[in-house]
Amino acid sequence: MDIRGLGYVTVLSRDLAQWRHYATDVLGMMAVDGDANTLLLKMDERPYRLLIERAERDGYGACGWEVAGAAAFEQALAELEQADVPVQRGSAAEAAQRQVQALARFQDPDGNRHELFWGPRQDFARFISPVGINAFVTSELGMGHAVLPAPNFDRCLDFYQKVLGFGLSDLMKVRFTPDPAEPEKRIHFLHCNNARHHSLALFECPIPSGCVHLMVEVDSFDEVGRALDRVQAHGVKLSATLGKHTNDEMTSFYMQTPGGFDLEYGSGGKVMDWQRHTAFESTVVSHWGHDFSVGRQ
Ligand SMILES: Cc1ccc(O)c(O)c1CC[C@@H]1C(=O)CC[C@]2(C)C(=O)CC[C@@H]12
Ligand SMILES: [Fe+2]
Repeated sequence: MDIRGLGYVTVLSRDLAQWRHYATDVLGMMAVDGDANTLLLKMDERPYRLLIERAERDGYGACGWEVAGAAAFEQALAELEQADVPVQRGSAAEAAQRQVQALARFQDPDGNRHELFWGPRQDFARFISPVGINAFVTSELGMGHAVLPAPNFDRCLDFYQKVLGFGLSDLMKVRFTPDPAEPEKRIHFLHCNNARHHSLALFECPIPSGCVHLMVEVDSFDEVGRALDRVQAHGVKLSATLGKHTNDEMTSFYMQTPGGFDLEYGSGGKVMDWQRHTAFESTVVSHWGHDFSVGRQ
């Protein structure tokens, strides 16, 4: 399967107004009204990259994975069916709501929801950030990354690599207590067919909100610092301090969202050449910073 990037992410919400405030005043995204039950958050030349849907609960909705065109879309659906993965084709109305030519829905072995689509509508309306951000880093790299829970780790890993065609970028094993009897939890970082270090990561742990975190990238380090100022000004809870990751070299911080999952806000992520890459295991999360204990206080 030839997935080109993470096109969009959908989020479930009981309170669209709360998301509108958070996304515009803290993240610096543009709010665009969809229908009465949808809030579109614009980050670039597309009408939206985050789609907030009114629901009975707050949490992760789905990742929207982009393929190149109609033939790649049909090929992908055939490969999912061949792997005995139930796939539902979206209706014309659903495609219109997502502003794509066609979409389909499926789940991974742990029930994480995904959508596959081709042909996003691009309005080419300028991205004008309400807080003066120049640009989010998207386009050929996709909208960012998602880290999803995968308690059924081996089955999930197999599914993403063998069925969806993701490649392993690198991996980590983390232990939250010094107790050596406690089993290590794996995090595998996966890439699709673009130069972003990872568009998806799997974490061997159940997560109630359905998502560990989403990551968005801005085009300068100063924008990360300015976002940290807004986090403080609006009383948003930090989940990890500023730090620089070892694997993708992203300088970022983590905060809580109204979705009950975290959002990583970063800049300077490594642009990968997969031809020259070999997967490794990192034994440290970061070169410096990223104190996750602030989130547990
Ligand atoms: C290690 C790492 C590299 C690149 C990233 O974009 C990234 O998010 C991470 C951190 C992954 C991971 C997490 O998301 C949940 C909380 C985790 C398990 C920790 O407590 C340490 C590593 C964290
Ligand atoms: Fe991340």
